[in-house]
This record gives sequence, C-alpha cells and structure tokens, in this order.
Amino acid sequence: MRSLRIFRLWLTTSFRAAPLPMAISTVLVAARAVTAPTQTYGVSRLVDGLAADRPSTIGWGIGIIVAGLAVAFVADVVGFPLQTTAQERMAGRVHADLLDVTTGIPGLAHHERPDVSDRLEIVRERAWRMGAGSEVLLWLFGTVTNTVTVLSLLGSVHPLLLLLPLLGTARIWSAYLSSTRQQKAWEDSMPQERLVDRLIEVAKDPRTGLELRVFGLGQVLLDRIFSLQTERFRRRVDAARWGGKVDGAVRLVFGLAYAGAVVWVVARARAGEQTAGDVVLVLLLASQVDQMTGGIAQNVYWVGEVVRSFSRYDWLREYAKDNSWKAGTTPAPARLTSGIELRNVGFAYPGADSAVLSGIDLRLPAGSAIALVGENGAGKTTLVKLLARMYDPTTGQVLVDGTDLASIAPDSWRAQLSAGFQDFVKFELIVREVVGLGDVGRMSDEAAVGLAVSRGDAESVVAGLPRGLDTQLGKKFTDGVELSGGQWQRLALARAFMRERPLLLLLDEPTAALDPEAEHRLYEQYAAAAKIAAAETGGITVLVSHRFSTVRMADLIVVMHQGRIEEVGTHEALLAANTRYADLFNLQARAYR
Ligand SMILES: Nc1ncnc2c1ncn2[C@@H]1O[C@H](COP(=O)(O)OP(=O)(O)OP(=O)(O)O)[C@@H](O)[C@H]1O
Repeated sequence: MRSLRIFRLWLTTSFRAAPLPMAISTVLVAARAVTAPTQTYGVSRLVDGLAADRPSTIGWGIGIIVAGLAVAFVADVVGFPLQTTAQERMAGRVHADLLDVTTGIPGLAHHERPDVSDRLEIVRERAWRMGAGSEVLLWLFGTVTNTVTVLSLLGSVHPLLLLLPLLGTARIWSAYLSSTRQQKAWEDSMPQERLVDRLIEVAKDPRTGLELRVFGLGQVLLDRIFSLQTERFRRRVDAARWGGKVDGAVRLVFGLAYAGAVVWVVARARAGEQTAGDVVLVLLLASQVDQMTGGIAQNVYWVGEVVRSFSRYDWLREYAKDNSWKAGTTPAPARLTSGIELRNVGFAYPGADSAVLSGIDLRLPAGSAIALVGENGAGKTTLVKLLARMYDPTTGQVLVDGTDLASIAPDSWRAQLSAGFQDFVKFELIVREVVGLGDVGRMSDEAAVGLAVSRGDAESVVAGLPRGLDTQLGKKFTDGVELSGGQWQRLALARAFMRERPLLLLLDEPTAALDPEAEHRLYEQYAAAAKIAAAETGGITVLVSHRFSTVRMADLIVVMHQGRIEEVGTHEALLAANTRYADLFNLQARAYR
C-alpha cells in the first residue's frame, strides 16, 4: 500500500513538473525500446528470406530494419532535450515542494528530533538527484517495454529460452542487494558525517579559533575528524566490495547459461527443428538480454535511490501534514485585554522521557512586564518557547485572552510577537537589513529602522561603522566589518524592537553580552516606552535575565526551579518573603558591593 503511494508520488511529481515533455518522452521511449528487438526480428526475417530465396520475406526484413533505424534516430534526436527539460523541472519542483513542506511545519520539533532532521538532511542533499526521478521513470518504462518485446520474440522461437531472461533476474536481484547494503552503510554513517561537517566548521570558523588555540585543541580536532572519516569510509568500502563479489558470481552463471542456450539452438537448427533465422534471432536477442539485465543491474541502484528518496519525501510530507497545526485558524487578537494564562502546563521535549516543565499555573496580566528567573536549566527558555508557540504544551493550555493558543493560527500569533535571544542570529547582511529583518514589511522604512536602533541602544555601534546603516557586516565580505559580541547583541536587540507594538515581547537574556550598567540603562529606557505602548495594546514583555538589577524593574517576578514555579510576586514582596529569590538577590548584591 505504502509502496503504491510512493510510486504514485514519484509518477505524479514527474508529470506535474513537466507534463508535455514527459508525455512526448513516454511515447518516444516506448518506440525506442521496441526498435532493437524488432530490428533483430527483421534481421532473422532477412536471413530466412535469403536462405529460402523468398523476395517478399527479404523485403519485409529490410523494411523492418530501416523503419527501426528511422524511429531510433527520431526518438534520440527529439527525446534527449525533452528528457533534460523534464529532469531540470523535476529537480526544481522537488526543491520547491521540500521548502513548502519544511516551512509549513510551524514548530521547532523537526529541528530537534534526530530522526526528522536526518531525513530532512538526506532529502535536501539529494533533491537534485531526485530530479533524475523523471529520467529513471522513463528508463523503467522503456525497460519494461523492451523486456516484454524480447520475451515475446524469444518465446516464439522456443518457450525454454524464456529461462535466459529469468536467470537475468538473479543479476538484478544481486544488484538490488548490493545497492541496499551500500545505502545502509551510507545511512549508518550519516551521524559521523554530520559530526565531521560540524567539526570542520568549528575548525574553520575564525570565531572559534581563539578558544581552539588557547586550549591547544587543533590537533585533537584533527585526530577526531580523521578517525571519524576512516570509520565512515570503512563502512562504505566494505559494502562496495561485498557487492562486487556477489555480482561477479552471478554474472559467471549467466554467461555459462547464455553459451549453453546458443549451443542448444544451433544443434536444433542442424537437426532441422529451427531455421537459420531463429539461430540469428537467439544469438542477437541473447546478447540483448545480457545488455538489458546489465543495464537494469546498473540502474537498480538509481531506481532504489529514487524510491528511497521518494519514500523519505513521502514520510516528510506525512509528518508535515500531522504537524501542520492546521487546526489553529483563529486569528490572533489585535490587543490584549485580560492577558495570557498558563493553566497546568507541562512539557517534555520530543523524544525526551522526562518533563522539563510541570504544573505551571501562571497569569501574565495585559500590559505588564514579567521577569523569569531561576538557575540554569530551570525551564525559563522552554517557557518562552511555549509562549512563542514553537511547541505545544504536552499537558495543559496556554490561553490568550481566554482563547487556547493552540487554536490560534501560528503565523498570525507570530506576527504579533517580537523577540530577542541570547543565541541571536548574526545575519551577515547590511546593517539596515540586520535590524529591519525584525519587521520585514518595514525594512526599508528609514525612520522605523532609526527608531529601533535607538531603542536597542545601538546608535553608538552604527555611528562607529564606516558606512553607517549601509555597512556590510561579516568577515566573509571584502568590505565587511566584524563586530564585537556586545555590538552584535545591540543590533539583535534593535531588531527585536523593530515591531513597535507587539502583543508579546520575549527577551531571553538578549543583553547577556552587555555590561550590567548598559543593560540597566537600556531596560530603564525600554520600560518607559513599553508602558506607553502597553497602555494602548495591552502588550506583555517577558524578560529572562540572571541580573537582578534588571529583574527588579519588572511588575511581576516569576522564580522557577526544576521546571516548576516556586514563587511569584513583586521584587519587594519576594524580598520580604525572604525565600529563594531573596537569597539569590542578596548573593548577587553582595558580589557587587
Ligand atoms: N531542545 C531540547 N531538547 C531536549 N531537552 C532540552 C532542549 N532544550 C532544553 N532542554 C532541557 O530542558 C531543561 C530546561 O532548559 P531551558 O533552556 O528551558 O532552561 P533555562 O532555565 O532557560 O536555562 P538557562 O538559564 O541555562 O538558559 C534543561 O534540562 C535542558 O537540558
């Protein structure tokens, strides 16, 4: 059932990508596939005609041979460019579909589940090869047509001769086994391949160069890459050797059978049971069977490759369908009136056994600024991801003004968010784009970008650049400028401030690279502007920080511990309660004294 679906997907993708070239090619391929055996039949007619001196049979023989030549010529000349077109269009189509499928999955789970990311990686890497799917499909059709024609002709001489193509299938089978083994070796070495790529990236990246040198890690890294590469090659070479041995043995058996068949037909002809034309037919057809099975054996790898690629592709499409969160179609509200509420929220990362968050009950009132604090791994970032709906909670609900976030269309919700993260992306683009990306629709709005730069306290960064907002960032470009960690971070913050009135602004340690004073100044300035905006839209700010001088400015502080909420309150109330928050605050305050 599934294999039928995969074949249908392969067929429909090929024909949808290039309907006309594929339709014409199919006809041409069929015509081409019957020419060689039919011409062989023509030769046998000619020989029989000459032997019996029958002009009409001679005429037939010559007519078939010439017609075959003409068909082969037209099919080759017209077919080649058409097949190339079909192949190119197919590759483009698969790439476009793939983008559609992956961007259609709204959450992050597919990046974090190794089984999904592996398949995604393989399909992405092989999308161009899948383009050959249309060619392989035509080849397959041609081969089937050719086989049927050859079988009918051989059977017409003597049914026993059908054993010859049957033996040929052993060769196809051995090629299939060997290709599956090679594919398995390839897939088994995928994790090593990814690790090697990652290590090479680390080794090449100038930003990691400093630590590598300080800790003398260069050689360690090289040794690790080398041993992983050796292991990866060993698996693949072993599989290729095994395939070579099996194929050699099967070919030997086929060669002996071929020789036996020729001897047998010649003996029958001498006994007057077959004609001379029959001997010629078998001689020529048997070599065609050899070529045909050899061709199939060689192409079996490609057929397998295409089938496997389409099977992964099919799996991804199904996965995307199951994870598309299509149920959520309600548009996000334009403003918040009561706020966001987490009700008994629990969450476990995909594939993980234990929950990272449990029993979270929390109200984020409209218009408020909330700070999340807690030790490393307490679950702060995870909570932020649930609010951004990168994941759905495993248990419980997130309610936005009473509406379940799961029923809100993810794109519509994201359009109302803005965010700044500690692990922000260093987009190596022109500065105005680096900032403007925070609100793509207003990227070319000079005033909006300028305002975001000032809100992100990045004016001094821009002023120090040779071409201000038009400066290219990144060392990879000849005129590109590299920034310090703190400077990059200010631009990332400016990007987070591009959307002026988000309903939810998520700031997950976006100022960790700034000094505490700069961070304090920035938030003071931000808080004043946020209050005005919040009064209009009810927008909520959620801030994750380890710096209590910043945290204390929040309206409400949420203290998290091991995936649960331990305390909630204002700075003063929590200090007065003299529990974990007070301990942490006093510890940090002492360090600064
Ligand atoms: N993608 C993931 N897959 C599986 N587990 C994860 C993933 N991301 C985080 N975790 C685990 O979830 C727990 C909470 O992590 P989270 O990043 O939410 O903590 P945090 O409070 O933000 O920590 P920090 O202060 O260090 O940033 C940790 O135990 C972490 O190992």
